[in-house]
Amino acid sequence: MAVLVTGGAGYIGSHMVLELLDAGEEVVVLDNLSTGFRWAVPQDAAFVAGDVGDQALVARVIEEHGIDSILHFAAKIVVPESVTDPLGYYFNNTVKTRALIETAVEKGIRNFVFSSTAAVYGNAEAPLLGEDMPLAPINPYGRSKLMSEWMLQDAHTAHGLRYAILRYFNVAGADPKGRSGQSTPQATHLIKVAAQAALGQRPHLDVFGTDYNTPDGTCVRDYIQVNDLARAHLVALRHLRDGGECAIMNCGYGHGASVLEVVDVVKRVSGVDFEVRLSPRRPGDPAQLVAKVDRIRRLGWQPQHDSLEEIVDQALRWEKALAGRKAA
Ligand SMILES: NC(=O)c1ccc[n+]([C@@H]2O[C@H](COP(=O)([O-])OP(=O)(O)OC[C@H]3O[C@@H](n4cnc5c(N)ncnc54)[C@H](O)[C@@H]3O)[C@@H](O)[C@H]2O)c1
Ligand SMILES: O=c1ccn([C@@H]2O[C@H](COP(=O)(O)OP(=O)(O)O[C@H]3O[C@H](CO)[C@H](O)[C@H](O)[C@H]3O)[C@@H](O)[C@H]2O)c(=O)[nH]1
Repeated sequence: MAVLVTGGAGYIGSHMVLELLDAGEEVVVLDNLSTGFRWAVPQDAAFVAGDVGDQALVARVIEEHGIDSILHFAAKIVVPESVTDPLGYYFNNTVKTRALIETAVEKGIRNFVFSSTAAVYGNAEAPLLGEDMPLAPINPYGRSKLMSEWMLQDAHTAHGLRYAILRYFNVAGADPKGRSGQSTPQATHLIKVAAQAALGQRPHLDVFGTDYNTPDGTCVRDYIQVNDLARAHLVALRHLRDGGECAIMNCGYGHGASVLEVVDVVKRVSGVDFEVRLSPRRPGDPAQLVAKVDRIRRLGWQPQHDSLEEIVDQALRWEKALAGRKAA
């Protein structure tokens, strides 16, 4: 039995591949390299360059490799880009996911684990977000993912395809062994941007909004370390393989940090007092997103890297490694 990881050349997918290989699984990566990197896929995984919407290709890969489960990471992920190019997002994230689900059903795939996002909750105001809260995404990215969630649930009802939907909160950090990290050149994620500022790769860091209804006025997020997130998928996959029920599960730590707290940790861990500018709000940012995480914990998942200091240290190390790679 082999596992197909779509988007396995990307940030989270490449960490998933490492976790699967470490667990002794046979892994096949399918990625069109639109934002991923061929070098991010470990040698021990088979690599197929191609698109998840290419049904003939996916069917062939499933047959040739004896795939029993699909972990579907491939997507476009930039929220502001989804606002200016909604149809591109619905095509890549929703239409192609529909094609992938159809192929999975036709080929008798047993388990399907899907990368969803806290963006499906929109501007929910509760201190902790539970999976059963009303869903009201406020941008095309979130909607493209929510539609995929619905398709999976309907495909389960109609065709028996078994799914686990994981809603990630803010993913950060890098493999502690230095094998992978967040490599996207123009990434907008706070911890990556702050690490780049600390290393002198950016002139300063903007704090987007200081007048939110939060303890220090800046936005609060639940940062989850990327290997911990990958292990949550492993736990979900084993649950499905063992005959467990289909599930929708948040992935976070259940506590948040504000933008200013993150900046403080990056300054402390790097030892660099980089310039910080207090700037206006960035459109579309909810004040606070913190996960309720009892569901994934009930399956036996336990975080191993629940420390902002550790996550920041990993991000800094990875930025240095990337800079070395570029200079070489
Ligand atoms: N990074 C986060 O904080 C975050 C938060 C919530 C959810 N997610 C979800 O996690 C998943 C992975 O995100 P990431 O941060 O690793 O992004 P990423 O851009 O690094 O990885 C996405 C990968 O998918 C590939 N891809 C995209 N469209 C494809 C297609 N049609 N066919 C084949 N390959 C395709 C890209 O080349 C890339 O390697 C996405 O589904 C994203 O929506 C990410
Ligand atoms: O240079 C920066 C970058 C970010 N921020 C702030 O830091 C917080 C976190 O921002 P990120 O861009 O790191 O992450 P988001 O919370 O916007 O979004 C992330 O989580 C979402 C779900 O919560 C989606 O899944 C999305 O894909 C993923 O990038 C926000 O308040 C943002 O305004 C800054 O102040 N300065």
